[in-house]
Amino acid sequence: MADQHSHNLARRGLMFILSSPSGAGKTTVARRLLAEDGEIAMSVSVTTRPPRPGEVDGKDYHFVDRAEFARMVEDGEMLEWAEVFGNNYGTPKAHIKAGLKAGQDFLFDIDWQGTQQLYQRMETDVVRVFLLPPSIDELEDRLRGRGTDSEQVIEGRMSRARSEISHWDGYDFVVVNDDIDECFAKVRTILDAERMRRARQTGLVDFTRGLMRQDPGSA
Ligand SMILES: Nc1ncnc2c1ncn2[C@@H]1O[C@H](COP(=O)(O)OP(=O)(O)OP(=O)(O)O)[C@@H](O)[C@H]1O
Ligand SMILES: Nc1nc2c(ncn2[C@@H]2O[C@H](COP(=O)(O)O)[C@@H](O)[C@H]2O)c(=O)[nH]1
Repeated sequence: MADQHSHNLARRGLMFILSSPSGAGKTTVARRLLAEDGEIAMSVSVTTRPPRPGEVDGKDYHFVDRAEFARMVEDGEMLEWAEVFGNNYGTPKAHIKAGLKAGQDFLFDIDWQGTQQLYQRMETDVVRVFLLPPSIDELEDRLRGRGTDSEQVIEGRMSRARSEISHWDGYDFVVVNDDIDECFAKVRTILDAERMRRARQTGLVDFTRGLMRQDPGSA
């Protein structure tokens, strides 16, 4: 039997937000989602943070200086923005708005402040998912195991983790990332279900009208 997806009903895109305390695994889950799901694209943020080794301008972030970031905010080019770890991060507006209208889904790796702003502005398009580590010790082990940060940076991320965790109630879904495969399967389930929300299905009026006009055996 054909499922709903195979009918390709027209729908508006959604904004799928993944947040977590640093090190809980949102980048890991996001990369896998992008690799395995052909319908979602990453929202590439603008930041004043300098690129890390291996990061590519326009792919990982749009890297800009503080003056350009301030200009973009001033000119209303950001959907949301926030200061995180002393740097500014923001979501450029034009690309996202046009994409949503055309049915494109976007994945956001943003913090709780940006999530709040997007929800206030675009509530019905937004799906908010928060990942938690199974324990604080495991979070620290993951940050050390990742091998990308100095001891000082790891301490900063750990001291910020508790305040980030306190924002769990600003999300629609909370998933504990213990086993990565289980966590990923849960995130996929959320995305699949959200795509079927009636409010997003712009093609339903025509589709159901068509069904009601059909006689049995006429197809
Ligand atoms: N379920 C898991 N079990 C064990 N290790 C994991 C799991 N999920 C992610 N990791 C590892 O933990 C480390 C941190 O993950 P990741 O970089 O995805 O976190 P993050 O939340 O994106 O952090 P940041 O906010 O600092 O970018 C990585 O080395 C990753 O491979
Ligand atoms: N509010 C926003 N937060 C963002 C955005 N892009 C990234 N982030 C968050 O910043 C921190 C640090 O990121 P890193 O790449 O420097 O490690 C992390 O929590 C991201 O989720 C954004 O556009 N808006």
